[in-house]
Amino acid sequence: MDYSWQSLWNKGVGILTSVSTMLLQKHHDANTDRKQLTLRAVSVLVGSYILWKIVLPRRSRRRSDIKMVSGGLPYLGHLLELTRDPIAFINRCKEENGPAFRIYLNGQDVTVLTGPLIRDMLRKPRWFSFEMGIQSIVPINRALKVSYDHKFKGEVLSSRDKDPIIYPIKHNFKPDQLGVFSERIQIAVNKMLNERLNLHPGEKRALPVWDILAVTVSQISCLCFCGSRVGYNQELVEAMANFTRNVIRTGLALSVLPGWVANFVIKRYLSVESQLDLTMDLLVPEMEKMRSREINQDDETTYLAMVLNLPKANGHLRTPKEAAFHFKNVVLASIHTTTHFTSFALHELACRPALVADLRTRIEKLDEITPETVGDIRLLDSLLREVLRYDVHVLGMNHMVKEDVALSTGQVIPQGELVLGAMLDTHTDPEMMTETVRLGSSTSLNQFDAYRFMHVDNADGDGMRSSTIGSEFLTFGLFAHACPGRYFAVNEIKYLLAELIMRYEITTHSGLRAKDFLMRGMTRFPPSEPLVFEGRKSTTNRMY
Ligand code: HEM
Repeated sequence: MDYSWQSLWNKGVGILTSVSTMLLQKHHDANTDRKQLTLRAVSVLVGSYILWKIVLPRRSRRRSDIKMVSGGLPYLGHLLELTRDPIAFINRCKEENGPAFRIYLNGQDVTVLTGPLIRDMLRKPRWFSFEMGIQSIVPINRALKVSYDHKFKGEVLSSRDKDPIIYPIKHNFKPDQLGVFSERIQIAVNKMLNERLNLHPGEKRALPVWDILAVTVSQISCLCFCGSRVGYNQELVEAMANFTRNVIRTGLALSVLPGWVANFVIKRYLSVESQLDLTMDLLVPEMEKMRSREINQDDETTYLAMVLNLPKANGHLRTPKEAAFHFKNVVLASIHTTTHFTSFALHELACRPALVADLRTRIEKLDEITPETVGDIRLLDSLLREVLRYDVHVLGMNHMVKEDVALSTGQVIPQGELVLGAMLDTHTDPEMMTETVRLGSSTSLNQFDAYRFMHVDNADGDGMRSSTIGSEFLTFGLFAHACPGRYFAVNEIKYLLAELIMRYEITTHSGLRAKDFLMRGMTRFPPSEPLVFEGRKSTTNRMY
């Protein structure tokens, strides 16, 4: 899942821009006074409605034991203080109100939990729903419904059903099962880099890294989840690279526009119908052939085969159409998140030439570069764990309280409250990160140290790998809701980084770490500043 859907401000501006562009175009096209007048009236109404939705303060009327933090401005609330220095602000809140407090952001009250209380929340899925938290910020399910219900509704799962998204990933993507994807990951990465970033030695190109990474991660996902018969389809790869962003845009429109306008705007301009059509057109025939045994499912391990063969609670198998429709959820869970952290990793590397040189020396010692061999490079794993620790959202893990819930502090949070976890604070607080501090890095937790997890001694080394979840490492979630795809994620990210390190010199224009984009003081995005790629002499360019 992605946690980047939180800015009311950006929400408003983005949607206002799309809608006003559309209405202006219509104004321009309207050829009678009457049409012009009607359109002006519609523009005023829609504009007023959006402003009302964005600006009208929505103070919670629910009674909560958790105290509101002092200070803040009208409407903006604590936003400026949070944005200015998130760590100092969270510390002030903790000093004033203890480990749980409420803040006011852009017209909305939210409860923030810190330290062990985040663990409390994640341990209690009966009371805290991640799904409802996300949907309350961006109604993704509604966005999918408005886009596609008229064509296909998808199945309604019963509480006794094994989850067709989580179950197959959880049971088939464990560390010792990932070998079946190794060749496809290599092919995908090399294909995309050869085709899209083929630089001669010394040739330079500056580019924002998101697009090339998203399409490469998407190529990996399409090949591994759907198989080689459809996974090379470039229309599918491009569509899935951008799918999460498009669904978020649609969801944001739904959350700020009045129902009828949203439906109209989405159907005409923001629908993800064509992307869903594409997946169904490609995947359903493939799965029909799997079902009729025209294709031997044993030839290649795919998510498609896993979901097709997973029986429902009533013992029946899903139809190919039902099964194919779940693929979009795996895409939503995997491609954006993986791209997000790979981008951060590249930005951390781009301003640290000595670290890159050290990694390159270790990679050059390998007989061949594969996900398995680079997976064993301790420094690469330490770097990735540090990226996932340090480049984390300031506030994230949005959960909605399903029914009144008591924290271990005795405070009760009322039903319907949106709760956020202070992720960055936890990952940088020496009192929370005792095991990590014990590793002995001389670099404080507030700074980035790619070598931090190199100091783990072998006996409990596995306890601090980039895929090992725990109270000191929350990025992949915890307990029942821990990310089932995390082993696959770190596997593909490390291989992709190794290839990039060997093929290119990657630097920033200034030599310094580019600045992240912090949305609403809470959500961190990798910098949009382009990185400079320069082709290297001894590359591992292999043609496929
Ligand atoms: C760096 C990359 C990734 C990060 C940081 C990440 C993080 C997370 C987190 C925090 C959750 C838990 C959400 C909750 O509380 O329920 C989650 C769920 C999930 N992740 Fe990941 N994930 C990543 C990559 C992947 C990949 C590559 C896959 C697939 C192979 C994947 C599959 C899933 C699935 C299926 C779920 C459950 C989603 C649902 O409830 O519908 N993730 N992920």
